[in-house]
Amino acid sequence: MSGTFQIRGGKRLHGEITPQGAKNEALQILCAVLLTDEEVRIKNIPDIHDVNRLIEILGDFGVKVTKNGQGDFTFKADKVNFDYIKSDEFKKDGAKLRGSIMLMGPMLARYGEAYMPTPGGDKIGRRRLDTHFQGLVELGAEFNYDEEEYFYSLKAKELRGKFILLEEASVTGTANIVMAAALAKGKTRIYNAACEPYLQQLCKMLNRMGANISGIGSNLLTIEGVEHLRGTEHTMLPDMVEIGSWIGLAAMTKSEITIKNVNWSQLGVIPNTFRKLGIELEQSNDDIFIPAQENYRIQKFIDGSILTISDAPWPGFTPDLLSIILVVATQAKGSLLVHQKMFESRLFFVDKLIDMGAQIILCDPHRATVIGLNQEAPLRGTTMVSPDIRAGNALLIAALSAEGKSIIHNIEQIDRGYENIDGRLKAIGADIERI
Ligand SMILES: CC(=O)N[C@H]1[C@@H](OP(=O)(O)OP(=O)(O)OC[C@H]2O[C@@H](n3ccc(=O)[nH]c3=O)[C@H](O)[C@@H]2O)O[C@H](CO)[C@@H](O)[C@@H]1O
Ligand SMILES: C=C(OP(=O)(O)O)C(=O)O
Repeated sequence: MSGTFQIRGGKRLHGEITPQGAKNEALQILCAVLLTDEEVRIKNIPDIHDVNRLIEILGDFGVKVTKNGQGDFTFKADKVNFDYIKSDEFKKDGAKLRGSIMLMGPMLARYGEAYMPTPGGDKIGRRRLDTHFQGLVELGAEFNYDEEEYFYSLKAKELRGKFILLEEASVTGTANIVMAAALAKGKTRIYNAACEPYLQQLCKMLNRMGANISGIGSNLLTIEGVEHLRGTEHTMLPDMVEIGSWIGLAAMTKSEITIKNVNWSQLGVIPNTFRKLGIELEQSNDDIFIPAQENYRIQKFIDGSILTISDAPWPGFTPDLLSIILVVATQAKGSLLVHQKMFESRLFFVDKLIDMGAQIILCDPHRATVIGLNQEAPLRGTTMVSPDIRAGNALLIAALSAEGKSIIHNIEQIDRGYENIDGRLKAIGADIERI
């Protein structure tokens, strides 16, 4: 299903918005249900395309899936069907999202074999999988890649723990290796591990299932393998990318918005990064309150030079929020250099913002300079196509702040990651229709 949003911008919004459960946590946690034959109950699962596709894949693989209520499912992987995993159907299904790659570690650990088509996800530059396979091969797996079918396979009679130094702190790569190591023989140490909150959540869940993982939250994870994992219950954190997006939305539309139950302690540098753009935000219990602001001024570095905001592995700033930072800077007072270090093709959406009247120079595929308009010349509504999930939401925020009507096509890209986004925006006063 694709579709189109029609937005009439320039309206101030007001009210409370509650972030959905985290998409990228859900993708890890759902893959982990394969590690046990017992029931795993998961709550606060966002109702979004990528996550629903992964749940369907689990069902087709033979996992018993029971819906207990909104966002609340029980999974039981006591019998699975490898015919599906080797089928053409799975080659299509698995290729539709990025998160499916994390089925490989659990499949390998539990059944000694794993298969996967080249996964999908955002087309935001090269997205290599070397780190995943490096780790799984070091644990003892035999790796094969069928270049004609774009199909990966791994086989292992047994996995044996060892010291693994990752060549990069890959988020989904670390998740894959941790899940495999949890059922390997002996001790695995993963150095240069990714350590973002969603991975911490995964490790904590695995420990509740009987795994023995220490170093959680650091870049050195130690995993003492166990023979068997049990069932458990798990609740997803709120989605930090959504939280950042709503901060940006409030600033761009000069709106007073409260973001509910954000789990502030897990937001890392996100709140302060938005503050560097001059956006006021306050912690109120576990909510974020953003007052209506007529203007916001971008800070400079101490030496007076232009502020740079760049991405980095956690606890650095997540690359998934840089497009929001960029769009918000277009209406700030001052200038900003956005440096997207991780991905090569995530900044090209700036041409749409330039069409809308934003002052941006795309320096190269990784860097864009934004000269803020200080809310003196509003962006103009236009027709655009959502290129990827986060740029799509950034364009949506631009359209909500812009004068006049905007049309955004290909909103499937937005629905991939944001639950009922039009309904929730309408509830705080946005003029948005799905047409
Ligand atoms: C389903 C899911 O969870 N997707 C997220 C996950 O993707 P994913 O796990 O695919 O991303 P990785 O962490 O593997 O890497 C992201 C990119 O950064 C590069 N890289 C990574 C680590 C490093 O130290 N140096 C470096 O240059 C990689 O080569 C790659 O181009 O993490 C990304 C980075 O936070 C997020 O953008 C994605 O939304
Ligand atoms: C890039 C993202 O998603 P995926 O890794 O699923 O493509 C994202 O969530 O911003």
